[in-house]
Amino acid sequence: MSKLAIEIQGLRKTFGRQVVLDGIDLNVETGTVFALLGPNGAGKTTLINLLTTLVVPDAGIVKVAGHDVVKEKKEVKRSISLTGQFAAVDEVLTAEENLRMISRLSGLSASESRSRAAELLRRFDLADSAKKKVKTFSGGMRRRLDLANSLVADRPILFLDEPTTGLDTVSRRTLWDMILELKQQGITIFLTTQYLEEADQLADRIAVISEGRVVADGTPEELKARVGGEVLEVRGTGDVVLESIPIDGSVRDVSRIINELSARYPSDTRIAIRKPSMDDVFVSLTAKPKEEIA
Ligand SMILES: Nc1ncnc2c1ncn2[C@@H]1O[C@H](COP(=O)(O)OP(=O)(O)OP(=O)(O)O)[C@@H](O)[C@H]1O
Repeated sequence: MSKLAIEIQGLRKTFGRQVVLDGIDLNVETGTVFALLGPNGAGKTTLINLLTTLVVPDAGIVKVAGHDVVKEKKEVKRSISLTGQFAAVDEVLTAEENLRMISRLSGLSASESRSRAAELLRRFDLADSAKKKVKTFSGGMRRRLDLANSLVADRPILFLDEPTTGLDTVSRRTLWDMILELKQQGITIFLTTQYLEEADQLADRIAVISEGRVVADGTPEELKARVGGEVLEVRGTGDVVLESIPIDGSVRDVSRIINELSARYPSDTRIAIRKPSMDDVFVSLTAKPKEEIA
């Protein structure tokens, strides 16, 4: 595959009078993890639907694995797999039956399907639950099975629409490890997420979309650098942040600020110095309250 797994130029999509994507330009390099962030309704799922040929663009050039999503739909479909927002597994079947069914549907023989299912169950830590019906599974197990299902066919590009929404912290971290393992195998991963930490932990590059446009595109570090340097926080009871003061990181600057603070706060007041977080990036770029996206 060429250096770019995904190329998007001047992409526009409207639904009726609503302009959802208003001139999107993005590139995703082969073998990397790319995270798309944006507030609710920003058009993240629409962009995934366009890239996976489920929706047709109004204007612009969109290429996936070097193929045009409009003119070479079949070739695009052969290069991708998609895990949507809602687990697409059959509840009344066991984990193994689900995987074998998908394997058969994707053209593998009965014995190939059996060994593919066994391999995927092992890889996604589901071997002990292989014979259990999916309706008895936890949310994390379902997501892992869903991810396994989308890997039945060996495809170089994987789309994940909010892969960990609703999962607890442990299941989320397990899934992150699995996503990073897929990247190590050379798979390009394009994911959308509402969790800023997820993008920060997983992605080589992040794009933030807001009101139909890309408002930032870069590595997590580049995006954090855009919102400024370190801040000194003054913390009160219950770790509540009382003040956030930008600093330049020098002894001179920090000691001046601490002198000022010691005149205003009791001497046991806690302070902390922290780097900007993805939360700071998101809030500064989209100007929407954080509660809306978390
Ligand atoms: N098929 C459709 N017909 C009409 N409007 C649509 C259609 N699909 C999406 N929209 C509208 O496009 C906008 C973007 O929706 P989309 O689902 O892409 O956003 P999102 O960023 O994925 O949001 P969320 O984070 O809530 O999943 C929304 O206002 C939605 O109502």
